[in-house]
Amino acid sequence: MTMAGSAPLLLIAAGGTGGHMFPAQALAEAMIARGWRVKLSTDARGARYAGGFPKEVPVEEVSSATFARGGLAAKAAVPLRIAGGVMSAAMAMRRDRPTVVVGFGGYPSIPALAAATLLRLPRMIHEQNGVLGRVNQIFAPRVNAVACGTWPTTLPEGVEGIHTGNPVRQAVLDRAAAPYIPPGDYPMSLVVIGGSQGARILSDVVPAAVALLPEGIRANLRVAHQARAEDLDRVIAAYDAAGIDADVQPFFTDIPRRLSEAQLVVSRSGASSIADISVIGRPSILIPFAAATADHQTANARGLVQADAAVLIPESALDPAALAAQMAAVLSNPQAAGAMATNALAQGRPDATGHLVDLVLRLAEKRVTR
Ligand SMILES: CC(=O)N[C@H]1[C@@H](OP(=O)(O)OP(=O)(O)OC[C@H]2O[C@@H](n3ccc(=O)[nH]c3=O)[C@H](O)[C@@H]2O)O[C@H](CO)[C@@H](O)[C@@H]1O
Repeated sequence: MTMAGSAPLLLIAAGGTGGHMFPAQALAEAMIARGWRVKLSTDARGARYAGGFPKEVPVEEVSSATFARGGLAAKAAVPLRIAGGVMSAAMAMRRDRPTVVVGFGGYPSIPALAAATLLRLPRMIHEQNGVLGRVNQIFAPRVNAVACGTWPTTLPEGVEGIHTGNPVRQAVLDRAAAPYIPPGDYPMSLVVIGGSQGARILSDVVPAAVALLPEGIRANLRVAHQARAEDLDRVIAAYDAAGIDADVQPFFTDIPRRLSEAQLVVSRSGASSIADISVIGRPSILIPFAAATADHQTANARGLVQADAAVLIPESALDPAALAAQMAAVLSNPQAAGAMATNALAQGRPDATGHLVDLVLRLAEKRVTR
């Protein structure tokens, strides 16, 4: 037997968007560093997102499909495509038996998780959002552990979750628990983030809300606002008209630094944004994307809101006056803002990757028996 052959094998089942792939990559890197072999099981579409994985990770392409896309003929072929994927995943597992299988959601993760279930291999899933995605929903009762990126996560009856957190970038970790400077009579920073695509509704409402703030706050305020490229001009014009010093860009590459320097954050509640805000520990006003599947952004915000670290404004209640009132409440009360920052930090899981590694090792040693 070769050295490589004797090393334990982690099979990662993931696919689709960066949201599923990023935590999978973080775990792959950590397990390779521990001397494990890692393989990625995904479909042709998922394979296109595999570029960020360490080069030592081979991709096992299996066929999979979703009912959520395509015409009638494509939908009719879904069961057959998945069955084919399960067969080839099971055959690959017989050739090289994984020590542990971890699914990160997305339909390309179905074949490997189904095959691991049939072969009774130690297996777990990781869910990034506060509501299980469709595939994780199916497998949650059939795996040995359910790792949750967001806390609390709504789980099926009888299923217990383990709060591992969502892995965050090194630049975020470098700012973890950076001291918070509460609002006061000096330059203050408001950071506005709309997620990886930006958010039109924030472009419409935030500049108008800032314009309504009491003069004492407004005069000290600097704004960094991430807006969609097509909205840049009018957002800049709106801040200009209100006499506000604003830096408006389609994407800030230095958001960890900006978050650490912020007195207040106004944000969508995508899973990674919530993880970043928690790990760095800042007060926030969260406006969940109302059209997100199963309203998962509201679920993502729940932990911070329940911990008194954030205020939630649903899109249906969002207008400049409502937002201005909430911003003023935080920015005029250093003590409350400081408590929110501390409470946010308590929700953070800076060592999310370490928690995931630990779960994999426990599964490998069969210390998780569910
Ligand atoms: C619209 C939508 O359906 N979004 C989903 C998408 O999130 P989406 O990718 O939009 O948002 P996330 O919050 O998960 O990630 C955004 C990341 O980009 C960073 N950032 C943002 C702005 C910026 O200027 N610079 C920057 O670096 C944030 O700090 C964060 O780390 O996948 C997530 C994970 O499944 C879901 O929770 C979200 O609901």
